[in-house]
Amino acid sequence: MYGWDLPKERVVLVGVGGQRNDEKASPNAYGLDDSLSELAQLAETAGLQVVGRVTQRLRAPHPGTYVGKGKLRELRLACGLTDDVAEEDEEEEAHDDDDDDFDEFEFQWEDVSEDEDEDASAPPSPRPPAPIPEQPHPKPKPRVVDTVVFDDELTPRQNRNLAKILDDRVQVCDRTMLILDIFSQRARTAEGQLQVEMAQLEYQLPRLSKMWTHLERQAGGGAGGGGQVKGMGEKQIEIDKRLLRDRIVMLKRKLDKVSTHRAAYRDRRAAAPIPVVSLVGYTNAGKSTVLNALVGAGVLAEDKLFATLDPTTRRLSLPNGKDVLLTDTVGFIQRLPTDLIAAFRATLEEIKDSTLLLHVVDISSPLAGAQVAAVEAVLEDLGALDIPRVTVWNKVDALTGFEGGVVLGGGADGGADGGADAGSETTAEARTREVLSRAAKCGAVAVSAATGFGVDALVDVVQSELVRVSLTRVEVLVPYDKGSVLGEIRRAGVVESETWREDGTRVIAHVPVSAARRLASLGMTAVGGADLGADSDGADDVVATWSEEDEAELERLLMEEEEEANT
Ligand SMILES: Nc1nc2c(ncn2[C@@H]2O[C@H](COP(=O)(O)OP(=O)(O)OP(=O)(O)O)[C@@H](O)[C@H]2O)c(=O)[nH]1
Ligand SMILES: [Mg+2]
Repeated sequence: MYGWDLPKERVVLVGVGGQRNDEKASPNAYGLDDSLSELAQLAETAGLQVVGRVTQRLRAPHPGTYVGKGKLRELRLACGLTDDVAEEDEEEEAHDDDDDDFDEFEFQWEDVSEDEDEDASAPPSPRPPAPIPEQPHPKPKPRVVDTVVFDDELTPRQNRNLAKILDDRVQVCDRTMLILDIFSQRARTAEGQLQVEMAQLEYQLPRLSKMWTHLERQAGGGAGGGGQVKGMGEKQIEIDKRLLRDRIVMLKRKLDKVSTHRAAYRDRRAAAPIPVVSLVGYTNAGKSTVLNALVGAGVLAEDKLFATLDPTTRRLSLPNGKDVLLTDTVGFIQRLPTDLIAAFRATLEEIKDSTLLLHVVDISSPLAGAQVAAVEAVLEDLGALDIPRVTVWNKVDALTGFEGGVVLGGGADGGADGGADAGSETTAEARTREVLSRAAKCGAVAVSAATGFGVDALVDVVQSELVRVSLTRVEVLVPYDKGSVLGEIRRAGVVESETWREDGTRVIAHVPVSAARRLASLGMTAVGGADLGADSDGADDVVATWSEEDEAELERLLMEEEEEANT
């Protein structure tokens, strides 16, 4: 363990956006303040200390410098750099109308609680104190700032300009770099580490080359003897780019190997037909906590973004005695860096092979709607939107007035109130009822993974969903005097064709295995189709039997994979 007592890097956050939270077009979108708060959470997760925020209302980030000119001055002040923005940057085009784009300057020091003597022992700032800023800008106190973090992925050009504007003394970082940094701190398996490094290199490559191009142009632009410097610059770009590319090729090769192995494992797993249920959702929604509540596993759950990076699989036994594999996955976030999705594609592919997805939503978050939309966007990107999905409203205990959730409906304790009617319900009961009915309307299951509320109901839903999605194709002959059976087939399944014959209706349909069994037990003649299992146990044999040998095989495979990953 290192670094826990080192001073934290101090950062200022910068965000732009068209709308503030209070005037958002839709409650299902991240406003400027929401997004910056999330960025602050990301910064804290990465181990940084947020000391200030700068926001600007702009329809879109300034193409050259992310924020406008006036705001840059403010930012330099905030960083304790002198007021004057050096000389006009050659790449900053004339944007005379810049300052008309925004109507509001805002800088805000974070309320950082720190003891006095920490301040006293802090090294003296190497930077000159900030001059008194001109009005109407606020007057920030000079303060040491190590890094400025921008709330979007900066283009190579913005990156370069901003580094210059901050005198190359205060570091420039952006949302993507921050997420990549968290991922690299958290990746545990060899595969995860390879994937993150790959994403980081892909991110650096265009920026590196552009940076050198910039130097090269500078050198070449000078009158006279620039030639030699230019030549060196060119050579350096080539070397650096080649090194990066070589490393990327090497990483790709390694990742391909891992993914071939994974595919082989998946194939073998598919051969043992045990359904895979994957937990997906926004980061910090409570996926790992739900997994723990379902299987009692000690999976790390933390109030941190991206606590889980490497997929964890556990076995869950359903009430009907069948098992499923439950997989916890990396959380999603709005504007997930594309390089990262690409690098993690192999891991995310697992989601695509699931029989069922449990989409865990932190329903206590005011941003639940926006987070659901963000998750659905990633699922669409992965081609996983058509996998059957159960929406799980988690953290219902954290809804105001919920008070831990009173379990309703059990008639057994109904008498305790002495025949209480709905009118004399407690607030908590009313709240529970309201949450449950809202969830039901949205086709969601309300749970609190923290208190265990609703977890049994969730298990039941998982079981019945698996039954529902495990349709089997049957061809049966329904005698005319058993018309109700026809109705039942239509209700429970999907009818492919119906033909009327002398002896009854010939139906080809896809029905749940349990319904197929019932048809067989009713003495309906099965014409081909799935094996309706004359075996006597009669249970809904949704999941093929999972034997001891299968178990041992899986364990062996998992271990093999882990060992491979560690070499
Ligand atoms: N109040 C409350 N808090 C919860 C509940 N479930 C999870 N949490 C908390 O929410 C935080 C995040 O939980 P995790 O299970 O780590 O969330 P996750 O979705 O796995 O997060 P990542 O792995 O970071 O994507 C933790 O501090 C949990 O204790 C719940 O039902 N109620
Ligand atoms: Mg997790």
